[in-house]
Amino acid sequence: MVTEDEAMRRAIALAARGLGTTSPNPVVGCLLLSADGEVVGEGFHAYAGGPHAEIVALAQAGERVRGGTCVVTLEPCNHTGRTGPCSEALIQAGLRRVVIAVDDPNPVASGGAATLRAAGLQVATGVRRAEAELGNIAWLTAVRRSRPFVTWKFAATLDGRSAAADRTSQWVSSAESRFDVHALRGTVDAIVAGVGTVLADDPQLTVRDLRDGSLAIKQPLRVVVDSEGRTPENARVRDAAAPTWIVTAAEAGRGPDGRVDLNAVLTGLYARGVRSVLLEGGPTLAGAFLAAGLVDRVIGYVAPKLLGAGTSALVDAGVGTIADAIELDFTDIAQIGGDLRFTATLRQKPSDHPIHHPQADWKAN
Ligand SMILES: NC(=O)C1=CN([C@@H]2O[C@H](COP(=O)(O)OP(=O)(O)OC[C@H]3O[C@@H](n4cnc5c(N)ncnc54)[C@H](OP(=O)(O)O)[C@@H]3O)[C@@H](O)[C@H]2O)C=CC1
Ligand SMILES: Nc1c(N[C@@H]2O[C@H](COP(=O)(O)O)[C@@H](O)[C@H]2O)[nH]c(=O)[nH]c1=O
Repeated sequence: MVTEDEAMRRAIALAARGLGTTSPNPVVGCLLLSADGEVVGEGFHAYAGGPHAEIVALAQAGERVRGGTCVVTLEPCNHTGRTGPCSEALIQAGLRRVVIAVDDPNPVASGGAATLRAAGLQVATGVRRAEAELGNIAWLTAVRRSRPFVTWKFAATLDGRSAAADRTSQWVSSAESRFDVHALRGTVDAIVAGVGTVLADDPQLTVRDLRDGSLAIKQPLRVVVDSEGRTPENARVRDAAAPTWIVTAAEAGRGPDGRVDLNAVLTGLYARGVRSVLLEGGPTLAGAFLAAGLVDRVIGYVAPKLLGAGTSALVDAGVGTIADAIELDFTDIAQIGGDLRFTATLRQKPSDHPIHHPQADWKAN
């Protein structure tokens, strides 16, 4: 016997297994309980085009779920995409009750709760909502803003330097932190860097096992923001390890400063199904993203080192006076090896009204 609350906690943990492979879909986890509260099925959405969490769980449960309860992290879909509507499948399976954490903000797929209620099922929403929202934060934010969720990641010394005076920067952070970065890369759809970082470091920007250098099966799209097309022909970002998009101003258009229009980059990525972006540099591009209000979350690896000179972690973020400082809230602080890792979210300014283009919303299913 498990309570619905415990079942939701497990469903949220299951959902997280899909992080990095479900875009443009959300991550979703589901538990099915029999009429007497036994777990008879569980599932998560593993990849876009694959079965939804509810369908995986229903296949496991079979007849045992009749009269039982479905506990699911996101409102069951109500539309036919690449797969049929989950709301109908739950009705057909003879469930009595459906417990949902988060309503589906996607106008194309929402309405599942209403369909279930109309068919006579009990529907409860909001169970562990905050926790489930956090688990799906990239997708939810992306759909609400019609652009990918952007995490700026950087490594810096205690005095906020990302490279030394001679421009060496390998490595600021510890080996443990770099392992952690590869795990983080594995959860996103695209990794973005500026041409400055490509010229300075010749990074590969792939997800690797750092013990032997082997590549993960699923690689995020690599994106180089490069106004004039200065990325060398033999740059490692152009190798065959992962797909790459070198975005020039000729292709994406120019922003007010004459460089690549960053809004256009994000809109282009959203149209390609990218919901989560890791911005990995460098300080100039990060400053431009922040100045344009295009960063949602910051993850910093702070190493117990001092340089006293060298490149600042952030250059020119459009702040001239303390009253205009970009404000964040820490959401997590952890020690990784000898480093400190902080996660912080940007505080919304009153002017940050999400622009919503319903026609840009789609769900591949
Ligand atoms: N420790 C860390 O976490 C990291 C450290 N680094 C270090 O940082 C240094 C490189 O820094 P930096 O040169 O700032 O590199 P960036 O990666 O920030 O690249 C900056 C370049 O991006 C291009 N760009 C295109 N569009 C835009 C736009 N809209 N806004 C801003 N820039 C745009 C510009 O070149 P153009 O006009 O030609 O397009 C610009 O010069 C290296 O020493 C590297 O080792 C880098 C990453 C992470
Ligand atoms: N120097 C530095 C980082 N630098 C970032 O990592 C990139 C190298 O990626 P790759 O070639 O795939 O290993 C580099 O260009 C920059 O974006 N990252 C860190 O976690 N810690 C560090 O100390």
